Amino acid sequence: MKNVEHIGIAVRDLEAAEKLFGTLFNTQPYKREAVASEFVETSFFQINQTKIELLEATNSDSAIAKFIEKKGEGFHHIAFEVEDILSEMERLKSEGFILLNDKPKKGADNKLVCFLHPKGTNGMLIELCQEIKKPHL
Ligand SMILES: CC[C@@H](C(=O)O)C(=O)SCCNC(=O)CCNC(=O)[C@H](O)C(C)(C)COP(=O)(O)OP(=O)(O)OC[C@H]1O[C@@H](n2cnc3c(N)ncnc32)[C@H](O)[C@@H]1OP(=O)(O)O
Ligand SMILES: [Co+2]
Repeated sequence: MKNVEHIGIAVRDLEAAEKLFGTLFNTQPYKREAVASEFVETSFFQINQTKIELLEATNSDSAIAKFIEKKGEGFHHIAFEVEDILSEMERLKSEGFILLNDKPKKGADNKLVCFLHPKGTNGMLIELCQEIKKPHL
């Protein structure tokens, strides 16, 4: 595990949240990206070394929609950068953590991701992220 890659915040209205956090951080989001497989639209802020990912659900099957319905808006997950997601998934599985996906899946911001169930991590949803490296030409 390396550094914290981003902190995920579940929001109802991405545009309104972008305005609010934009004022709070005094900067604009550097990226907006829809991730169809997760039924989310994301917006990323960078404050020095810290990245904040705002997430709005795009339909009612989204983990974000279910989360907001149960708990309301707010802190949703913490993502850690890893060098080699497959070996980290293997290690954590062998240590008894509950992986929510068997294979890494494509996340936002050019990352492969895997989630750990909050039931096995003191109630925290944890995301592992590995940067997708561009092949050398
Ligand atoms: C954009 C891509 C990516 C990126 O690149 O950064 C993302 O960040 S995508 C983010 C959205 N996607 C996900 O969260 C995928 C992983 N999550 C899941 O698979 C599910 O949300 C879940 C964690 C398995 C829960 O789903 P489910 O069991 O269907 O929902 P329940 O509402 O029944 O919840 C069960 C249980 O878990 C608690 N819970 C749910 N979400 C969280 C959370 N974010 N943090 C802490 N706890 C959470 C929920 O409260 C329930 O607890 P109990 O009520 O005590 O049973
Ligand atoms: Co995330």
